[in-house]
Amino acid sequence: MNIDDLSATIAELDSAAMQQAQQRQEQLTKPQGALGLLETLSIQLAGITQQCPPSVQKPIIVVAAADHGVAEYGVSAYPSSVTAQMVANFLAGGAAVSVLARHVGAELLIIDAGVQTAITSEAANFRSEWLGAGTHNLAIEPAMSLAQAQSALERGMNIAHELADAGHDLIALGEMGIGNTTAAACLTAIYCQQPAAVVTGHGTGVQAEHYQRKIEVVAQAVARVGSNVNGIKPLSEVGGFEIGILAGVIMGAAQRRVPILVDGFITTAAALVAQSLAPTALDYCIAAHSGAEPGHRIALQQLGLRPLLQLDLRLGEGSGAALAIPLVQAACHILREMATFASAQVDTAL
Ligand SMILES: Cc1cc2ncn([C@H]3O[C@H](COP(=O)(O)O)[C@@H](O)[C@H]3O)c2cc1C
Ligand SMILES: O=C(O)c1cccnc1
Repeated sequence: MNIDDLSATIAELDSAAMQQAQQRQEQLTKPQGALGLLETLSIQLAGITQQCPPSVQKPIIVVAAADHGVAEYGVSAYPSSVTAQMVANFLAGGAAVSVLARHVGAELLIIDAGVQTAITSEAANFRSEWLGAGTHNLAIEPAMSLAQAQSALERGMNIAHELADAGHDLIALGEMGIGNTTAAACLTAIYCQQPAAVVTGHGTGVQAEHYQRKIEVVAQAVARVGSNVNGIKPLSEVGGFEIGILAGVIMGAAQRRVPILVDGFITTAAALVAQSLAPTALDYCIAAHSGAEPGHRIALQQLGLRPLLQLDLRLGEGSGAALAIPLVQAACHILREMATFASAQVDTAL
């Protein structure tokens, strides 16, 4: 993977298919523009898939899990051991995203990107892409080597290509990793040029002096790295293994013209990484929701993505992305199945 050439491997959206979708929206039996964001979404999906009407029939939620050395500084309300325990919960079908994946009829793929003690599982929906026993503490040293950052991106891209080969026509992103809102806050501070206090939220619920400490840790990490940093450096300095893999999934999916549903604060930080390496990849992204973390909103603005839902979620796992899958499918159904003014013999505007 030559990161300088990545953009060249991602095509622009198909403007002819988008124009066709736009024209069809104008003929459907509703006031012009009345289906709001669903109309915009249907046009984007046509451009992504080069199909009018587009369709989404085999969605998959990809949850990447990894640990974070910075958790040793007490930046999370929970211990790192929860990461592996939640992976077991995902595989057993008892986590929020497990329930929501079933609810919306999506497959769920769980990836060990670098949980402290590597996970072994024979489950068909488990995949090991283990990059290390969690990252180093990003407050004081690079979270990972440049080689690990590169490998994370490549693994993510390969995963996306395999999913596209298997016929998946929508990839929703999710993550699990105690401490990863700290990594996401650092990435957001760097890419959005915002102070630590503005992009740092409460994550799993850190309060009072622990929250102040978290802000200081983000400030310390950003000061350590400096503001003049680009390429894969931000990922290696303050990222996470799951974030790197998810950024790779975004770029790989864009290469294959597969739409991507971005979830919460952490997957949005992964989208910031992808944007900096391959700006055109963002054309293939859909923001599922805007959640409670202040940095999430800021990152979405930087990405130019308008979220579909606002539910005050602050869970991650892909929970918000899962909930948005039926909306993406609804946008496709509308374009495909609604009657036109002509076919239904409905009078057009005065
Ligand atoms: C039981 C449990 C389930 C979760 N599912 C997602 N997260 C979320 O919380 C973590 C990030 O927050 P922080 O940076 O404060 O650690 C991530 O694992 C994220 O996916 C969870 C957290 C917990 C405790
Ligand atoms: O916004 C998120 O996705 C989020 C917020 C808090 C904890 N974990 C994830």
